[in-house]
Amino acid sequence: MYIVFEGIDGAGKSSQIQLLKEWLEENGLEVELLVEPTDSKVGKLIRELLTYDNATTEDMQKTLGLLFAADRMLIMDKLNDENKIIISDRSFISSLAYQEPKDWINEINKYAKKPDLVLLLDLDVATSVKRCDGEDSFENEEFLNKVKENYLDVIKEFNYEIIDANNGINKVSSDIKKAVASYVGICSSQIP
Ligand SMILES: Nc1ncnc2c1ncn2[C@@H]1O[C@H](COP(=O)(O)OP(=O)(O)OP(=O)(O)O)[C@@H](O)[C@H]1O
Ligand SMILES: Cc1cn([C@H]2C[C@H](O)[C@@H](COP(=O)(O)O)O2)c(=O)[nH]c1=O
Repeated sequence: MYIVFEGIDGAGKSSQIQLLKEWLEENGLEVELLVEPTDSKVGKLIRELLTYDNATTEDMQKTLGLLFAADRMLIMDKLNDENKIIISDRSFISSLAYQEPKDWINEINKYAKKPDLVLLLDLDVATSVKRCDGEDSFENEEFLNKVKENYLDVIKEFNYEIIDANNGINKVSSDIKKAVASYVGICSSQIP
């Protein structure tokens, strides 16, 4: 099973992925975590470009779109293990939300695996900006407002759950567990 966490910067993805992993393992399931961008050379180049002032310009966004697509091809083989639950911090759905145009993003990601379940952590943009350190050029209200809008549009094409990420960590975690339980064969009645 391939479960993907999506959301604007600072939505709480990495915190919640850790909590979900622990809970799934306590329930006897094997879990592997992935992160995009990866720690490959391509991923490291992406991380550097994201700090550039021109990261949101049209030309740089096209370059990033191609690099994100190339970087994710490097982890595709890890997604075929049916004995594990693969949880990924982002996927090509991030490219659909952050880069454009949509048709082109879909085309260059046509070999990217479609997730079995997408958890969209939906956070207010103002809170996101407060949580982020502003090191990356994407971490500004105007850009993230558009990304949030794109997410709510593109997510409908997938098997998805929207989680209110404005709540405290424990409430968000419990909402995520309830959303995931039926997919992984865990009874949800004991989740507080
Ligand atoms: N529900 C929450 N309430 C308050 N603070 C939170 C919550 N969830 C996460 N945080 C805090 O917000 C910050 C960002 O969280 P986290 O790194 O988990 O988000 P992320 O979506 O992985 O971020 P990024 O996209 O920037 O990698 C961290 O300091 C974390 O402790
Ligand atoms: C996979 C992917 C990511 N991005 C952006 C989204 C974030 O601003 C950064 C990744 O850093 P984070 O620690 O996960 O916040 O990259 C993107 O624009 N397009 C993508 O495909």
